[in-house]
Amino acid sequence: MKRAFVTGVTGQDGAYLTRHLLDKGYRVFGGHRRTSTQNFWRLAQLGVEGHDNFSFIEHDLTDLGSNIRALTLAEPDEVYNLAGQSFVAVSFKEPTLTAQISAVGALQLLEAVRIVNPAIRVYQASSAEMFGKVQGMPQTEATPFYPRSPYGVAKLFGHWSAVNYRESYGIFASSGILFNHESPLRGAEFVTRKISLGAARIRLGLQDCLMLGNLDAKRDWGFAGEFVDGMWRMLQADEPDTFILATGVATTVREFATQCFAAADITLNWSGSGDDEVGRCSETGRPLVQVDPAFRRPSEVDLLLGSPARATQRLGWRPTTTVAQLSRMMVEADLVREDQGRRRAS
Ligand SMILES: C[C@H]1O[C@H](OP(=O)(O)OP(=O)(O)OC[C@H]2O[C@@H](n3cnc4c(=O)[nH]c(N)nc43)[C@H](O)[C@@H]2O)[C@@H](O)[C@@H](O)C1=O
Repeated sequence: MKRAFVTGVTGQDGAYLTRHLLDKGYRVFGGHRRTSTQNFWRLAQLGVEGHDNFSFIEHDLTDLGSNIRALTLAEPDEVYNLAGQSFVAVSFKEPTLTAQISAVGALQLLEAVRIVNPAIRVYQASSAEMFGKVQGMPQTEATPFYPRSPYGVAKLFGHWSAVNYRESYGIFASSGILFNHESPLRGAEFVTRKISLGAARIRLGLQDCLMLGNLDAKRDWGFAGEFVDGMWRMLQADEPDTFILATGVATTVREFATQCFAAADITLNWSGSGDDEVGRCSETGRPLVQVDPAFRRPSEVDLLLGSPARATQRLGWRPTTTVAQLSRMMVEADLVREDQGRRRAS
C-alpha cells in the first residue's frame, strides 16, 4: 500500500486529491494547521473524513520541525505540497505571510524531505500566476515568468526551490504549474464560486445584486477534480519535471457570469463600460451584476491561457470538462445548498 502526505488537505485541491488517492488504494495522511474554527466540510462531502485509510496530522508548513515530524510519522512515498495562502487579492494585503507560507514553507518541506528521506517523491503546487504579465501566448513550460502579485512572486520561489532540490540533491520534485481550477468546493472568495453562489442566491431571491471587479480579466478555467489526477500522474512519471495543467481555453469574467446566470435560468444583458458596466436581467431590467472598484487589484493579470501539451504527451493527462459544464455544475450545486440552507432557516 503506497503512502502519501498531503499538505493543505482541507482546501479544494487537498480534498479532491485525497479522495483520488484513497480511490487508488493509498494510505493518506492529511496535514492541517489548527484553527479556531474547523474547516472539514470538503473532506466530509467527499467521504474522506472518517475513511479507514485517512488520518490527519497537525502540521505547519513554515516550521521545519513540524515538517520533519509529519514526514517521520507518515513515512510517505509521495508528498503533495498544496498548503498555502492561495488568494491573490489577499497577498497584496498580507505579502509577508504569503511569502512565509508559499515560498519559505515550500522550502522547509523540501529541506525536511532531504533530511528525512530523499527518496520521497514531491509534488510542488506552482501556479499560472507566475506568468503574470504574460510573455508568450499560450503559456508553455518555456515561457518566461513575470509575476504581478506577492502571491505570484512567492510561488515562483517555491517553484525554483523544487527545481533546485531536483538538480542539487537528485530529489524527485515535480512542479505543477496549474492554471485556474474550480469546482463546487471552491472557496466563495474566488471569482468563479462568488459568481455561481451569487447567481444561485439571486435566483432563489436571497440576494439582490452581485458586485464584481475586473470583468475583462480572462482565465483558463478547468475542473479541479480532473487536475488532481494530473498531480498524481506527475509523481508516477519516470523523471521529475515541470508540467503545465490547463485547458487551453480562456474566458472573461463577464462571460463566466453570463454562463452562470444562464445556468440559473436568468439571461443577462450587459451595458455601460468600466466601473459603470452593468449586467441586467433581460426580463425585468433589474441590475443583477455591478462593478465595485474595491474588487480591482493594485496590478492585474489580464489574461492567462495555458498549453497542456507536455502533460498530454508525457503523462497522458487530458482535461475534458468545458467551462460551460463547469459553470453549470457549480451553479447547480449552489442552488441545492442554498435552497437547503433556506429551508433549514425557515
Ligand atoms: C492560478 C491562480 O488562480 C487563482 O487566482 P486568480 O486568478 O487571482 O483567481 P480569482 O478567482 O481570485 O480571480 C480571477 C480573476 O477574476 C477577477 N475578478 C473580478 N471580480 C472579482 C471578484 O469580485 N473577486 C475575485 N476574487 N476576482 C475577481 C480577478 O481580478 C482576476 O483577474 C487562485 O487559485 C490562485 O491560487 C492561483 O494559483
